[in-house]
Order: sequence, then structure tokens, then C-alpha cells
Amino acid sequence: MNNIILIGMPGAGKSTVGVVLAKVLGYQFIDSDLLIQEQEQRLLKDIIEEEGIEGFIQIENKVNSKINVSHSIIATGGSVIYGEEAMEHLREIGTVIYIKLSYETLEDRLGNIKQRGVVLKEGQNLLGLYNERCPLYQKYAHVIVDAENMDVENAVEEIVRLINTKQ
Ligand SMILES: Nc1ncnc2c1ncn2[C@@H]1O[C@H](COP(=O)(O)OP(=O)(O)O)[C@@H](O)[C@H]1O
Ligand SMILES: O=C(O)C1=C[C@@H](OP(=O)(O)O)[C@@H](O)[C@H](O)C1
Ligand SMILES: [Mg+2]
Repeated sequence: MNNIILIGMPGAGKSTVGVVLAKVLGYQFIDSDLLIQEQEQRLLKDIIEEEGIEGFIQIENKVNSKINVSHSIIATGGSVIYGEEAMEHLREIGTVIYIKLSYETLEDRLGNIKQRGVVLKEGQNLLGLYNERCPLYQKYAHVIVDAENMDVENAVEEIVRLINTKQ
């Protein structure tokens, strides 16, 4: 269905890069986080607080599994890769692009992840989360974009270049 799905760690730039990419390609833009909030009529932070991280992951999996669009850029939330059904669906409806950054860059960019409402297990820190998730982002990606040292415009250009190379 010709969609482009962005995955990666929180702070990787999925939402920021995604909206610019949509403009450049003339696609629609969808942010899974906003879809979840709309369908649940609750803020992400309230869902995480009220349902716990397992409950949030289930809701995120359900919402992403039902996305039915075409010619859209879909910026997912960083924890989407815990939902197997969602990832299989997203891989079927488009090209999954992993925006990859080093741990050091993410740490600089993120500040306090606890305030950001990231799905963190008890006692887990950003490095633990990074090491746990990187293999999953890699597993589900059709294309990996190394966005280290790239500003938003450079990242958009690189994604467009990789998509064109792939076709
Ligand atoms: N390529 C980039 N270079 C520097 N900062 C960026 C870049 N992309 C995004 N940012 C900044 O990083 C933060 C997180 O970006 P965001 O798009 O919300 O990431 P995500 O949706 O992947 O969690 C924002 O403050 C954003 O302005
Ligand atoms: O990685 C995570 O655990 C999360 C990332 C958030 O989205 P972004 O990746 O857009 O920040 C959001 O889905 C939720 O707060 C959980
Ligand atoms: Mg986002």
C-alpha cells in the first residue's frame, strides 16, 4: 500500500522527520502516538500510568495493527516493536525504515526519559532500553538509515535517496 513507516528509539526524530518527509513526498502524515490518544481519549502518559507498560503495549499493538491507509508516512512510537502483530501488519502495508542513532546522541537529545513517558521496565535505564531494542528495530526494518550527525533536512534527503535506490 505504498506507505513509509518510521521506527526507532524515542528521540530518533520519527515524528519530526516524518512530517517533513510527508511534505517532500506529497504523502499524508500519521503519528501513531496521536492515533492512540484519539482512540483511547486519554493522553499517552495517562494510559501508561493507568494500564501499566504491558497494558500500554497491548493498546499500541492493537491500534497499529488496524492502521489502514495508503501513501502515508507513519511515525510510530518507540515501543511499537514490542507488538508482533503490529509490526507484521506495518511491514505488509509499506516500507519500514529504522532511524538509527548512537546511544550517546540519543542520551544528549532525550534529557529525562522518565518525564517523556517512555516504556521503561522497573530498574531499566536508557542504555538497557537501547541494547534491548536495537536488535528488534533491526529485525523489523526493511531499510536502516544511519542518521548520526544529520539534521532534519539531511535525514529527510537520506530517506528519500534510500527509498529511490530500493525501487
Ligand atoms: N535530525 C535531528 N537533529 C537534531 N534534533 C532532532 C532531529 N530530529 C529530531 N530532533 C529533535 O529531537 C527531539 C525528538 O524528536 P521526535 O521527532 O519527537 O522523535 P521521536 O518521534 O522519534 O521520539 C525533538 O526535540 C526534535 O526537535
Ligand atoms: O519508546 C517508547 O517507549 C515510547 C515512545 C513514545 O513515542 P516516540 O518514540 O515518538 O517518542 C510513545 O509512544 C510512548 O510514550 C512510549
Ligand atoms: Mg514521536
